[in-house]
Amino acid sequence: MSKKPIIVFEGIEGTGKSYHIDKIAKYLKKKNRSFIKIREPGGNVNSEKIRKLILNNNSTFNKYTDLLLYLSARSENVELIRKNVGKKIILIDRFSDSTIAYQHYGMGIKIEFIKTINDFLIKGININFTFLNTVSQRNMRKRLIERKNLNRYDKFNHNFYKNVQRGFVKILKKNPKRYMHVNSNLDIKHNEKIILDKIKNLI
Ligand SMILES: Nc1ncnc2c1ncn2[C@@H]1O[C@H](COP(=O)(O)OP(=O)(O)OP(=O)(O)O)[C@@H](O)[C@H]1O
Ligand SMILES: Cc1cn([C@H]2C[C@H](O)[C@@H](COP(=O)(O)O)O2)c(=O)[nH]c1=O
Repeated sequence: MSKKPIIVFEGIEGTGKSYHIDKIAKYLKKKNRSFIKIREPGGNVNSEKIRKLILNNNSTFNKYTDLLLYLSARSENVELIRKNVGKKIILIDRFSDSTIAYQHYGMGIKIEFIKTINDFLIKGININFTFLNTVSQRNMRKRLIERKNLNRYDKFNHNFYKNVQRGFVKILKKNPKRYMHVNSNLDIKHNEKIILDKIKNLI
């Protein structure tokens, strides 16, 4: 019987999460497999409103407000996820690991505080597999420069992204079987193939 896992794509800016998730979505469509695709923050009307607020270049929220807004955006997604668990494949562009990586490892908010609220919100939702995409600072900068618009979270300093990416790797190391480390400094087509091979295995 085919499986319908929840699959998350994580990583700092410009690691190719959106690129790879779109490729997988195209593959699933071609194969007539039912799936939903969500991005965080965002993914539905209310959550997209919150996304605009957080990432707007004129916003000046403090780190706790940001955390609570990211969690609010997630809160607006959990119902949709719960409704589809086991019925459709669920692809998510960023989820809880991003909150731990950015708000704890990047911004220094206590991990227990984040986990208390997050675990309450996502109770019963288990991520089956995560692709963690990493990138060198040089390639990340090169890819960001090519973008027409940069948002508020695309503009942190070198150290911030270094800490966030290290944080992601620490999270992976706690549970390595549930993750695949994708080195996005390597050829994009090579990575596309290894991700697709793993997806075929997961579904
Ligand atoms: N080896 C590579 N792996 C991934 N992306 C690459 C690679 N080489 C070039 N790119 C380009 O880098 C860009 C990555 O952008 P993409 O939006 O997919 O990243 P992202 O991780 O979703 O970023 P963000 O979190 O900032 O939204 C794409 O335009 C992609 O074509
Ligand atoms: C879910 C989540 C996201 N973030 C950050 C990560 C990125 O900088 C932006 C989202 O932009 P993208 O273009 O969709 O990658 O938000 C965060 O700090 N905390 C979170 O929980």
